Amino acid sequence: MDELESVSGGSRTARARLSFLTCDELPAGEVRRPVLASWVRSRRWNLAADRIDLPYIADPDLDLPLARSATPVLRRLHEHLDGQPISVILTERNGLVLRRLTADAQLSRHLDRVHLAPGFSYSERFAGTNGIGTALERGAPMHVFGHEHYAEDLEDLACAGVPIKHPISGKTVGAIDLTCWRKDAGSLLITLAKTTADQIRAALLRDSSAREQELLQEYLLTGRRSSDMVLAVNEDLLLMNANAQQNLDGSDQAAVLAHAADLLGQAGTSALAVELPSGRRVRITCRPVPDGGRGAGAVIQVTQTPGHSLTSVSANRPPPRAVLPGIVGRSAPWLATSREVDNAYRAGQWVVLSGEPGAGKVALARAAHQQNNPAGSFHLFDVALFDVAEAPDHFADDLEAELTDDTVQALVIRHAERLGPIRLDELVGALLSGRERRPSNPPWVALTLTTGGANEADLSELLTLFPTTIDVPPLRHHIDDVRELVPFFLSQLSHGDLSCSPEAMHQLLRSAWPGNTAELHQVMKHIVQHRRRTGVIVLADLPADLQATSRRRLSQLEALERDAIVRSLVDNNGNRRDAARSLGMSRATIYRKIHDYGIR
Ligand SMILES: Nc1ncnc2c1ncn2[C@@H]1O[C@H](COP(=O)(O)OP(=O)(O)OP(=O)(O)O)[C@@H](O)[C@H]1O
Repeated sequence: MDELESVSGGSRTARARLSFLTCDELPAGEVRRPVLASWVRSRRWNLAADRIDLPYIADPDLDLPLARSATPVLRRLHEHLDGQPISVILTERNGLVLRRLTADAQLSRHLDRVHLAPGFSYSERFAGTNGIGTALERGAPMHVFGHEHYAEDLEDLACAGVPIKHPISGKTVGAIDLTCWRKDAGSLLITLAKTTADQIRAALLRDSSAREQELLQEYLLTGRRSSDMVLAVNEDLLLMNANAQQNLDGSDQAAVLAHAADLLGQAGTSALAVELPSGRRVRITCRPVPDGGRGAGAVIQVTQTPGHSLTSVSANRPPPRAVLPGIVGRSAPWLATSREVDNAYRAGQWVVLSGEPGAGKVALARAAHQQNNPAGSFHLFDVALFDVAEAPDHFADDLEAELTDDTVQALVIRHAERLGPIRLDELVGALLSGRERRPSNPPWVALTLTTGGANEADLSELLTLFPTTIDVPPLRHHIDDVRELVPFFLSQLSHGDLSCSPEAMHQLLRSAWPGNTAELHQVMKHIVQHRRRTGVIVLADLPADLQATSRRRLSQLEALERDAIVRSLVDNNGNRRDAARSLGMSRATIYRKIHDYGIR
């Protein structure tokens, strides 16, 4: 596509958008790939394409370190723009607009009309393809011009968004966006947005270093005075001396941090005797480090106490912690899967993540990357973007470009089961040549396969390149995690005070969730969009089909058994006697279980 078309988001893009929305066609070659991928995501989230319809999320918190450090940078830029119709916008990492500076009254009124204003979220999940949300979703700078926007209401605008990463933790803390009229847009917009993001990062570093210095001083002093295990933490940092690194494994570290968080709720230095998950008995002393306003963090000292009584402390043992950031669920099967994915990432081992639709395959891969290489770049290559594409076809070129790009540290190839034989050959070729061309710095590659969605093509050659396959369990096999997923999704979606009543939760725990966690997410989203953003979700708020679920709730074990029976029946062409035999069950038992589980 030529530069002019890309910059204007013009008539060819408008036609491509229309055919995407009306005929379900993926106009590869007509539209830039990141835009097309974002359109597909926007459609998957059931967003309206004909209008922008955003909820007011919350009053922006301008006391956040990001807002405080960025404000002088934004003001300077605003002054330099000298009345030009360009709006300078700062958002939180979830797309919530914190500040908007616009000198031009007409542009300002238009932005109010499309809710691009403080308190509204321009996350892709609410607003569809746009400079802010799509940049945050991809973790990379993104300009979106004119008809490239998913929502028609945004077609007169052009925006260039850049995620802002914290200079110390490497985590994305927000985004900067420049928005102007589409007719005024040029490729310099993104350059200016990138420079502004760099200036905000420098300001964050300047402002945070004073706090970090305080914390570091206190940590070093404590380490010098004692031979204990010493840790220092704040929201961006975790420091640990060699003693702590050698003696506290992952779950002990998590337990120490959880106890320290509790202790920090008390004024001044406080201490607690506990038994850690490894069985080690210790005394944890937690000392807040002051630094003017918000505090610089806390220094934690962990002392071994062999003689300490166990009785008072066992009750304090914290529940197991999630293994990966942003991944919710502490049931044994889910933790085990999270650990496997994390280990494969650490070992640089290419993996296949296999499971039912929406089970969380990509989410696990993304979280493992986030945990081990937060500053590195993570790419998602969705095969679904190509399999119905007419022409021209960039599949092999695009894939090879991803695999040979030195800056890509992790690549997930999604929905590999949809590939036909020719595409499979191309994929194997691209993987082999990518590995050859980056021998010292190969990317971590994960392939997701949706069970039940396999085509006729033979995957065996492809699978020889992936030594490990990890089965991601369906949600009904770790159904207890619904208790945590529901509040997690509600806080993500509503940003308000929305909770779930015990009756509604009970009902959610009884569903079989054939669409897995993705389906649960959709249900929560539907509820949030159709009711007030505060209060309690009751039974009547649930979609009708969920209210009607009348079967009793199955335990994890029962869910596994039911699935094994279904699989065996399918393998034996519905013959109950053969199915019972291959499961080692009597015929009477299988008849009874088919009836009890309601298998048809
Ligand atoms: N344990 C979890 N904690 C938090 N969010 C989760 C978890 N599991 C899944 N999700 C969320 O659920 C949705 C679906 O997950 P994801 O896209 O990873 O599924 P998938 O198995 O890759 O789906 P598919 O194969 O159909 O493409 C995403 O929004 C993801 O962030």
